Amino acid sequence: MKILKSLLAVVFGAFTYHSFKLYILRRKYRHLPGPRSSGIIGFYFGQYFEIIRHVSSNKILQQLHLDWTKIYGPVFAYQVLDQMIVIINDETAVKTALIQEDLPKKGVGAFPLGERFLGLGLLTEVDKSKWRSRRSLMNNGFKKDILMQSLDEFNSKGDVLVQRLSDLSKQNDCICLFNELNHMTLDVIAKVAFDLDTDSLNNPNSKLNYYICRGLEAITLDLTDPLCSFRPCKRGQIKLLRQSIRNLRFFSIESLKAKLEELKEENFLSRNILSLMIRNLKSEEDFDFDKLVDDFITFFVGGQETTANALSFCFLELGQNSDVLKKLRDEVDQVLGRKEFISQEDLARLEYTSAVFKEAMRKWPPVPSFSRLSAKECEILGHKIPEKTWFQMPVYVIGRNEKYFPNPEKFLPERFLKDHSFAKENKINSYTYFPFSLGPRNCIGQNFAKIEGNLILAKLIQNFEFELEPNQSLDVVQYTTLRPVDGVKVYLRPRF
Ligand code: HEM
Repeated sequence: MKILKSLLAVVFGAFTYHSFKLYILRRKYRHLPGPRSSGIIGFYFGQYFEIIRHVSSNKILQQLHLDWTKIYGPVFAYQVLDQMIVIINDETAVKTALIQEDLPKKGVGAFPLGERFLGLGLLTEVDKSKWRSRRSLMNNGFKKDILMQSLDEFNSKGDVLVQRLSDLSKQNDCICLFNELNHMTLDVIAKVAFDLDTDSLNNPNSKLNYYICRGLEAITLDLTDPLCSFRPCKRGQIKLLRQSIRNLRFFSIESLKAKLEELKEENFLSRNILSLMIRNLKSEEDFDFDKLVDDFITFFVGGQETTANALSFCFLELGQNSDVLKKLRDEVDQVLGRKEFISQEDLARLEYTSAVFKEAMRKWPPVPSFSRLSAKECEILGHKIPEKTWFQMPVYVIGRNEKYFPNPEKFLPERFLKDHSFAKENKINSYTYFPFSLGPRNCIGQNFAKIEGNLILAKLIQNFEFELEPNQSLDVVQYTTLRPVDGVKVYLRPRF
């Protein structure tokens, strides 16, 4: 009885403390506009259930942010359990957060569901000095001129994709383009970064691809449903996700060990990114195998889905905008004709192609938002923002802001053609278009993604006529990255 009484006292004490903390937190942010949560459930959970309802009905969280922006304005706050999140839909605030202040970030995806996934890799390292030395080690390998040396690898993976799609099109079935692109981007990053031949394009049930997808699912679950471990209906899913992450780590360790042995034999002279990284290590102590495994996984995760999604969105929009498709095809035919190898000079001339790729990422940014922590109190558009606030940098929301992108629902690559009258009249501000983020922690792989995206888009348009399957959903879903819900189903017809 005595034990029970003490236990109750502890639980009551903890509950009171938690309630008091929540009360203080809510008070700190109550001057900011935003959706209000009332009653006892609202007090403890904030907008948690509204978000769960929203995402369970196959809608993306970003759409809710966009709807809230229209009601509450460019700066607003909302509560999820014991955290307040502030959305800033404003260019000056973006510039300050990402460039001038270079605010610290959250290690989202480092240990989802308690498993080491991206760990202390480049994307999730939060310690600035450790991050800086690692980034400087890798920057070289991602420079445009270095990546251009791998143009034959980008081309040859593109040719494998064209051949596979050509074979599939003979069966007259509709093809899920996202799946094919996702396998292709995996093969490209494996080859260019690590000199690995994964050939997942011709082995669509590849385990590696499956594990990476489950890892991303684990991050999404962690983010959107922080209480998932307490929900019995989620137990099976969580077990599967955790096992997949462990399998991915095992696969990565084995692959890396084998690759390092090979590279050692040739004195790290290959020009792939892994070899370059090892050559740049200053001393033996810099070599941390666990972190290398984290980076190995990080590059697959950072470089695969994002680029595959961006390309899928291009086709989703091209299938609905025949005028844009015609202009794109005219350019590709004029620049490339029927030649197979796309050179650096060709890429430079594919201006409309590049504008299509950019516009797809404006309307459908693969990374629709990311967070930053404000270390000290600041003022944004006249609102006082308390210290230790988590900001969401709203790539999706700001890309659909009428003030910055007139007629935002329209797919209009001309926005990005610098000599076009529309682009001249509606100049795009670099702080309102940032699919690769901005500032020191911007995407290290952006040159990689642009080369791959433009080259593959041009190759597919050069080789195929296509039509969208008419009964599919054109909606999008968020699995950490944003992707088309039905994967862009198409009927393809080879042109030659
Ligand atoms: C269309 C394709 C891509 C998009 C939209 C994209 C977007 C982004 C964004 C928004 C960030 C910043 C995230 C944050 O601050 O939390 C980022 C970081 C990063 N990306 Fe990408 N990315 C793409 C392709 C790639 C590729 C191809 C690679 C690798 C080859 C890559 C590797 C990384 C890494 C390692 C980071 C962390 C950089 C750092 O913190 O120093 N990404 N990416």
